[in-house]
Amino acid sequence: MKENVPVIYAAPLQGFTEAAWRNAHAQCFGGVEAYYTPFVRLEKGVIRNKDKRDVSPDENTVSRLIPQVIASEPEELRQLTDFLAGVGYRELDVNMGCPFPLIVRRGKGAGILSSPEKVAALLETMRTFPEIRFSVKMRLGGQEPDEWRALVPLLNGSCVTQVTLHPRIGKQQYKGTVDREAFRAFYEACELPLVYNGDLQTVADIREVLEAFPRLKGVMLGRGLLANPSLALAFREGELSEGELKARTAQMHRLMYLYYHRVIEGGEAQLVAKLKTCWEYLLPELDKKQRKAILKSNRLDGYLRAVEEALR
Ligand SMILES: Cc1cc2nc3c(=O)[nH]c(=O)nc-3n(C[C@H](O)[C@H](O)[C@H](O)COP(=O)(O)O)c2cc1C
Repeated sequence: MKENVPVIYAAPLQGFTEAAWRNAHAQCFGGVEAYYTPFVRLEKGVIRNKDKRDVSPDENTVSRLIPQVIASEPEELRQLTDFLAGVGYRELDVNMGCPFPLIVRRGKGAGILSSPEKVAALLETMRTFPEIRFSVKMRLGGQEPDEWRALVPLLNGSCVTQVTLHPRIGKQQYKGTVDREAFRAFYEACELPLVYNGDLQTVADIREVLEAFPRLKGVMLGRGLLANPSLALAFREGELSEGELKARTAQMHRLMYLYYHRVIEGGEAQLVAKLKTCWEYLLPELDKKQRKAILKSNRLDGYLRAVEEALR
């Protein structure tokens, strides 16, 4: 990709942007430079098999996949990096923004932002893996909107190659508005390539933020891309017609169905429940009756018929 063309990234969302979604999205829509995995973490000292499968090169077909990890201590980061480097990754993202209380209480995600010394220790650990390009995805703070001020000098002096900032604080979770003024202050202080993330729903939103912050490396799309899978492509090549959007969404859904059909072991009910989760965000403009028919079907044949009807 050419220099100074803004880059679009697909954000990590636990439970949504798993391999099934990423592979199908890249195949049916694309327009995205790289996909981030939802964070991989240690649970009782080990990585869950489910997370191992989600990052396994055998399960992923997108051309650039950046696994994300979450850690509060150097040893955790080392263990996660060793594993991911071992399966072949050379780019990793470190989560410093997750607002879930369970994570924050353990000093991880947004919970690390109030402890510059812990962030510094993770940044030092990254230096011990010179073969890996690390990026950081963060919020302004955990509890206070100015926690970032103590962290920017550390980031500027670190080996981190890119920062993505979601300008909310952890305490807000996803409520309230993004703080564009604070984003500007961060943008001015940060000397690393910077990516904006938060509440971009339309091509006009993307253009507006890129115009307001011309030195941005790019933007990262989360819920906006789940709602309209053509958003990144539309930014690059123009909007799809409604018919084309539905046809490609139907194809994408089919690929996700085939993926989950292969990997889900809990039978039909679990398969339907998993597929239904995508409708939490997907195509919010869809006819209400059609969405209801999708969400109320508990059997696979009924569910697939309702989806086919809605995307016809
Ligand atoms: C259900 C859900 C799961 C998420 N999981 C992750 C995650 O694993 N790692 C991460 O860095 N951010 C995660 N996020 C945050 C998103 O990546 C993104 O920063 C946030 O949704 C704001 O961007 P958006 O407005 O474009 O969605 C999650 C968000 C949601 C709603």
